[in-house]
Order: sequence, then C-alpha cells, then structure tokens
Amino acid sequence: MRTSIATVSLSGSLSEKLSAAAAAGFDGVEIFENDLIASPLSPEEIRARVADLGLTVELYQPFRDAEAVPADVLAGNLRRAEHKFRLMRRLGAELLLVCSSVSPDAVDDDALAAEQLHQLASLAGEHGVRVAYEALAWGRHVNTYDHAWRIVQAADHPGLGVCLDSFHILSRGSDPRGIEAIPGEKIFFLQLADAPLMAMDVLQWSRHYRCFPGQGGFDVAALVRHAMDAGYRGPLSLEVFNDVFRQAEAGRTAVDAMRSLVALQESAGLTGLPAPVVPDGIAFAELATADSEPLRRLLTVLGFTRTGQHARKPVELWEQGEARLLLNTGGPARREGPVLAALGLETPEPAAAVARAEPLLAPLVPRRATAPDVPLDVLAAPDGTELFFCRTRPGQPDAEHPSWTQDFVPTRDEPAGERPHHLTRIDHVALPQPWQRFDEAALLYRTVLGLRPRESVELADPYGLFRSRAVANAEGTLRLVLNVAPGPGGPEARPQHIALATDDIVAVARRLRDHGTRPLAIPANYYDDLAARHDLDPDTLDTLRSHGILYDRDEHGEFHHLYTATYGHVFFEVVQRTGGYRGYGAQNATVRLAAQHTRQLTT
Ligand SMILES: O=C(O)c1ccc(O)c(O)c1
Ligand SMILES: [Mg+2]
Repeated sequence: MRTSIATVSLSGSLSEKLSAAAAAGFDGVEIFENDLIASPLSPEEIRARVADLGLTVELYQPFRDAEAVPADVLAGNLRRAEHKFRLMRRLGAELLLVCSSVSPDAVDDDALAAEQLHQLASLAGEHGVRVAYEALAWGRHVNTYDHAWRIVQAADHPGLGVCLDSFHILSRGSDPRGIEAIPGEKIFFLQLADAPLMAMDVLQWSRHYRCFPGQGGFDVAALVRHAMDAGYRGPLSLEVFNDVFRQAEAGRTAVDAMRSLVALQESAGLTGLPAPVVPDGIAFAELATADSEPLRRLLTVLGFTRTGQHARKPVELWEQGEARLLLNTGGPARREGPVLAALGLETPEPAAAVARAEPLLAPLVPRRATAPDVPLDVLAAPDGTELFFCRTRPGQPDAEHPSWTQDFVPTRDEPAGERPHHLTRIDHVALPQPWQRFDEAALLYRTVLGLRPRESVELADPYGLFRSRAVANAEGTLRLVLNVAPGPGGPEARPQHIALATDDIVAVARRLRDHGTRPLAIPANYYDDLAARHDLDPDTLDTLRSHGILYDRDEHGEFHHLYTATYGHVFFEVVQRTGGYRGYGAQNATVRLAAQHTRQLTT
C-alpha cells in the first residue's frame, strides 16, 4: 500500500516536514492549508520540492463549512472553493478534503447537502480535481461516516467520494464493519490515527491526543481490514494532531510514524514481517559509574557476589540467583554517579530478532564488539538505554551466539553458597523516558520486541504528575516500566530503578538492617491507611512498618516491596509477588515518590 502522512502530524516548517516525511520513506503527504499559507515557497516551488523528494501530494485540506447552507452562503463557498481548486492545480494536488460543517449556517437537510456537494464536485471537475467528504466526529449535522456516505450516495457525482478517518469513526464508537457497505472506489481517502481511550470532549481529544496506530487504544488494524475488504486501494495516510509531536523533532517523529504504519500493515494482514522474537527475561542490567565502591557495598549487603571480571574491560559481573548486574567503571566518567546504561534481553534467536527490527526501522547499533569479545546486536532504546539481544542460559548459546558470559573470567571473591541467596532474578526495570518519546517507546517495545503494553496510569509526585506504562511479555518474565513526567527536567533528573525479586522480603529487610543499611523510610500514615484499606493482622502490619515494606493486592495475589536509597540515577527495589499478582504497586508510587523527595531533603 502507498504510505502517506499529513503535514499537521510533524513539527517545523513545511520544508522540514516534507524532508522528514521523505527521509522516513513515505510515498506521499497530505498538505495542510496552514502549512502552505505560512510557507515562503510558492505552490509551484512546493510542488517541485515534493517531486525532488520523491513524494506526491495525496490530498489538500481542510475545506470547511461547505454544505447545506442558504443560497447566498453557497455562492461565497463556491467562490472560495474555486480559489482552492486553482491552488491545487499549481500544487499538483488532485483531491480536496471537505470536512462536514460545524457552522451555525448549516441546516439539517441531507438533500440540500447532497445537492450542494454535487455542485462543488462539478466545479472541482472543471479544474481536474476531486472532492472527499469527511464526517468530523463533532460535525453539526453530519458526524458519522455512514451519514456522510448516504449524502455522497445521494449527491451521485463521480468526482465526490468519502474520506474515512479512523479517529472520527472509532472515537464515537461507530461500528467500522459498515465500511464494507461502501464500494471501494467511493472511498477516496483513508486517514489513520489512534488515541488513548479517554472520556472527554471528542474535539479536544482529536486535536490534542491523537497518536500513531498502535500507540493508543483503538483497533485501527481492523478498520483498515474493513476498508480493504470494501475494495479501497488508495494510500494509508496518518493524520495525527498531537501536542507532543508538534514540539518534537520532525525526523524522529516521521520514523516513529512509519514504524507504526509498517506494523499496522502487518496487523491488518497486508504485509508479512519476520515474527517477533519475544525476549523471555533480563540477562543482565549494566550500571556505569566512576565510583563503584558505594554500589559494591550495597550489592554485597543485598546478597550479591562478584563472580566475574571482564577479560579486557573494567566491567565486573555480580550475581545472585538469576539476577546479574554489570558494574562498568570505564567509559566516559559519570561524575553524577551510577546510571543504568544497558540491559541484556534473553533472546532465543538474536538473528531473527534483528531481522524483524530492521524493517520496523529500529535503531540498531552496528555490532561493535571488539574481537575477541562475544559479538552482540544492540538496539538503542528511545531513552538511550542499549538493549543487547543475548543468550545466557545453559544449552542455549551455540557457536554463532555464544554466551556473553564467556567474556568474563570467574573471580570467586568468596566460596559459592556462603551467603544466603534471597534474590532470585530481576523482576522489572523502570526507565524514565524523554518527554517526547513515551509513545514512541511503547510502540517500539510492542512492535519490535512483541511485548504487550498495559494502559497508561497517572501517578502523583509531590511536584507533578507522572505517566507510567508497563510493557511485558505474556509470561511476565520480562517486564519494563516506562515513565514520563511532563514538566521540566529530562530523564536525567529522575531516577531509573531495578526491581529484584525475592521469595522472602522480610529476610532481605533484616539483612539490610543487620548491615546498617536503611531502606527508604515510609511514613506512619501510610501504615494507618493500609490498616484501613486491608484487613491485615496487627503482627503483619508491625513487620511491614518496622521494615519500610509497602503492600498491594490485586485479584490474583499480593505484592510486598521496599526501596533502597538512590545512588546517582539509580535505586533498587526488592519485590515479592505471591499468587500471581500482576501489577507494580502503582498504588504506592505516590508514597514512594514523596519519601524519596523527603530523603533527598534530609540527607
Ligand atoms: O480537527 C479538525 O478540524 C480536522 C480537520 C481535518 C481533518 O481531516 C480532521 O480529521 C480533523
Ligand atoms: Mg481527518
């Protein structure tokens, strides 16, 4: 299918938008009137620029408040339209989008609307262009696609068809199956946008919160399928009004948009891609730091053992159960302290993972392992974290994909089994995202790695509001939590965290206390509230209180968790899941965030 993007979806000048769309591989663009009016380029120059970039102008828009008006208003509308038809010829655009009227001048009269749209299409024909009629979800009299189609049918002009826009259809809860009742050749254009599911005014929702398919909650792929089954063969065009994308860098947004379209075509059964290779665990988390001493002390108290030293680099391997942490003291000095720089993802078939990542335009870092290190493919995540496709487990590595652990020389600091091992694996990793990459990140993890995003949740911090969205595999053996704060301060101002799983959180808490390491202090008010919310027996509550352990529960089971202090950009969480609890203790995040602020102020 031809791919297209509306200029409104990208930031910058018209020239910047065109360049970004072309660089991301789009075939065409919808040109928005505002972008054209504000451009210093003449329509002929824009046409030439579009051609030079290998693009086509698929559509010009919007033309508003055209139909079902009194005769004098109609005369003015036709005059206005004629100007636009002449402009379109200069621009090389052959299709005009006409939105259903929102004007108080319009009357509720389908026959009149049809007759006037017929006149408009006839005039368009004289200029060699056609008209696509779109029902805005907030149109005054026409606000559903089937109503727009009835009017187009009644108008009965070969130069008049409908424009279907997934947002207008799905935001109103219209049934997209009805699209199949429209002959494909009368669907002149198909616009695609997704949106997070929200209960709000549909105009505000559309103008501020649209996002690329796969980033929100609509089933855009099913709608595309219905359009294909109707016989539609025109372009798939993204039309996204989004406050964040308006500010973000256009080149990157265009790539995100194209990734969305590639994945959408796969979901709609229009193209095949290599199947996702879903990672089934976290092989390691790599912390970069100039001064590793405080972290070494903490890891020791947590029960980790240093088990290896990289043969050629200043990188240590620390292990406990299946939890593996790398301490990297090389690289650029990180004066601010430790930062989570990389994650190893247990990937059964690394080569197949790369084969899927490439057509989805995932930013792969060239294999840069210096021989004789084990070569690994690396994906640069939207927040800059490097994701290594790797294999660790016994029996898995083969000649082509040896285990990354082979680069490490065993260094048994103390005999194995000497320390109690209460931590079993990395439960999840929380990664703050740059403000403009939150939706991009969710889409990348979903499409490239086959992880399932959950709904976004909002969490209050004493100084603002966070959005948080978890992505995980079906088994829950790989879980990442993406966070974003809309306010100032990039991710560098907010910590990352590594959550370690245990089967005995009280034993871990005791160990911390015995070594004089205080967990994050939780206010007494929290435990009073907990007693009100849950019927916990007094002894249990006392244990939680005395160790700073937080508690949550869902329909599947229970969750106990505690936090360490923050080291540079990173803190650790210790979590105990029982009975299939699926969440992340979001209930408690507000208390945790406030406690972290308090701790910063007092230490
Ligand atoms: O928000 C609007 O007015 C508007 C304009 C043109 C469109 O194609 C659309 O879907 C919405
Ligand atoms: Mg539209």
